[in-house]
Amino acid sequence: MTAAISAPSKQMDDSKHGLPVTIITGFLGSGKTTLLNHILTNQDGLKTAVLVNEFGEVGIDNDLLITTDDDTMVELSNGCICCTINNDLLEAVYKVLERKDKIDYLVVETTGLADPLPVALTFLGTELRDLTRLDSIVTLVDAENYSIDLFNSQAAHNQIAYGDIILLNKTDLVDEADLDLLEVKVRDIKEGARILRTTQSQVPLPLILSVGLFESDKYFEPAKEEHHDHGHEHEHGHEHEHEHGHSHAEHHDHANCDHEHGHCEHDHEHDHEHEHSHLDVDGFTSISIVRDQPLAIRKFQHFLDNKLPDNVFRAKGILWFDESEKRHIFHLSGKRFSLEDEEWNHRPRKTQLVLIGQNLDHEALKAEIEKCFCLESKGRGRGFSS
Ligand SMILES: Nc1nc2c(ncn2[C@@H]2O[C@H](COP(=O)(O)OP(=O)(O)OP(=O)(O)O)[C@@H](O)[C@H]2O)c(=O)[nH]1
Repeated sequence: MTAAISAPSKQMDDSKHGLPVTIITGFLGSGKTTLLNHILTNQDGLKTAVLVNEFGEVGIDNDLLITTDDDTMVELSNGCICCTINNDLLEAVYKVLERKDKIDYLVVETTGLADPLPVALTFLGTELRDLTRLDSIVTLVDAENYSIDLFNSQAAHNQIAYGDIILLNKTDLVDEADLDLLEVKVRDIKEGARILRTTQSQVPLPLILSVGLFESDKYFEPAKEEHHDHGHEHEHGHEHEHEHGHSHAEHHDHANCDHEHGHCEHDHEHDHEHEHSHLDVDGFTSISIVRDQPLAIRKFQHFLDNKLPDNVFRAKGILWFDESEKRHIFHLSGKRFSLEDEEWNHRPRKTQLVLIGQNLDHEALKAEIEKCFCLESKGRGRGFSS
């Protein structure tokens, strides 16, 4: 996954210089994909490429994105979020830059558990520095579920600390007084933040794109920068001191990373079969399930009502129910879940489910989900094709 990337500078077209980039970050379920869809549906006249960096091995987010324009490029990169420079992301950005048809804007969605800094450094600490222009980091905050203490997550803290624009999203679920309190907490982490309140991540795009807010000098010292040479990313010594004096060195303390080869051993874990993901970030792990088999709707309902432990903080899925002709989009965020339906169209039917939480009992949860599957009853609900 992290093979060395050849510097494609020779074949790089000059017109691709300075591709503007916005990074969308925010904790699990805060509304990043919703914002991405809002951008893709409303950014008229611009060809926008989208990169999605997901936690959990089953990439569901790219299936949940609305691409109105067939040419919109959606790439999934699963780079190890503990690495300083995300090589998968780097590779994906090069692919965007090398495209023949000109891309006007790049939006990168980080995983909900990622510290946005390595993503920013992928643009600022490599050759991409000359080829892209980091415009802004937009941070989504789930106004209903937000609690730094609850998450005990450095990433959640840094998402706010590095956010140029912070969207307090899901304002429909909380009252004004709570929003005011939340705003105070956010300002505690990020003094002078540009804070906007949103529902369904609906924000006027000129407020978040091409705003030129990112102050790279603040996080990245040009004097110490050398062009990124694979395998040496941890030697750059980026001394970004932000308001909270959190030293970048903390991000580098990763026993599992093989720094010499610019390669992280976490990668090997990703190669394992789909249902085993034990990649641990701030105590969060994920369980991913993919099956060419439907769920029995009542069994799944029973699972949600009775067997889903509180420590599952986030779940999302594209669900195939034996009893239904529809493709069901499932979201759980905090204690709230939603199930929407749409057409399968020509997509193959399958069930994809990702659960993310702290201290999950993987075996027990998988066993419970297993019980929800049933054999496809061919005739039911589909009509008979004589
Ligand atoms: N009530 C309400 N629900 C929202 C709002 N914004 C997003 N949601 C819902 O919250 C759930 C999570 O939204 P996503 O956009 O998938 O969140 P995300 O940040 O991409 O989630 P991860 O991929 O887990 O990091 C979905 O069911 C959304 O429909 C909002 O303003 N109000």
